[in-house]
Amino acid sequence: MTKISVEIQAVALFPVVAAALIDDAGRVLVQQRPPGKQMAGLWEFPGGKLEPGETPEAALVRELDEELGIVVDPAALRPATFASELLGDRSLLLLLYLCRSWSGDPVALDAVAVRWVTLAEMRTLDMPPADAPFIAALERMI
Ligand SMILES: Nc1nc2c([nH]c(=O)n2[C@H]2C[C@H](O)[C@@H](COP(=O)(O)OP(=O)(O)OP(=O)(O)O)O2)c(=O)[nH]1
Repeated sequence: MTKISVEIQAVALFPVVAAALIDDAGRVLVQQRPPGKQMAGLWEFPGGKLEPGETPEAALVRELDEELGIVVDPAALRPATFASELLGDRSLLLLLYLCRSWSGDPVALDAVAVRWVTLAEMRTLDMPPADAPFIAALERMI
């Protein structure tokens, strides 16, 4: 009988929530990560880390307010897909939500810039590796 041994490496789970804000033309908002941060210059979906005790939806509502100055009803957040990626000794679990309604005009409060892009345009942007499968998923959902 063949014995299979599996090495289990301890990692810290690192949950992050992000939103694909979709406008009436079907474009999606992306923002550019600021200098000095990990993955500086890359385009990403707005969002961020969960704070202790927060639900994913509450964290995303807070991040969208802090980063873009918009108000989102948690009921407007639709779970879309997720990505799982090892970042050093951390296990990034990136949860993507769709959001089609909010109050206010998104502005770059934290990022270098924000842009509304078609999914074809998104394919040409430099994005974090974990985000790559999100574009195909959005093509099926938008
Ligand atoms: N917001 C967001 N983060 C992403 C995406 N793709 C991706 O790999 N990430 C990663 C980058 C970061 O490691 C993490 C998000 O954390 P964050 O933006 O709150 O944290 P940070 O380290 O940039 O900033 P800080 O809060 O420590 O100041 O998730 C994405 O599309 N949107």
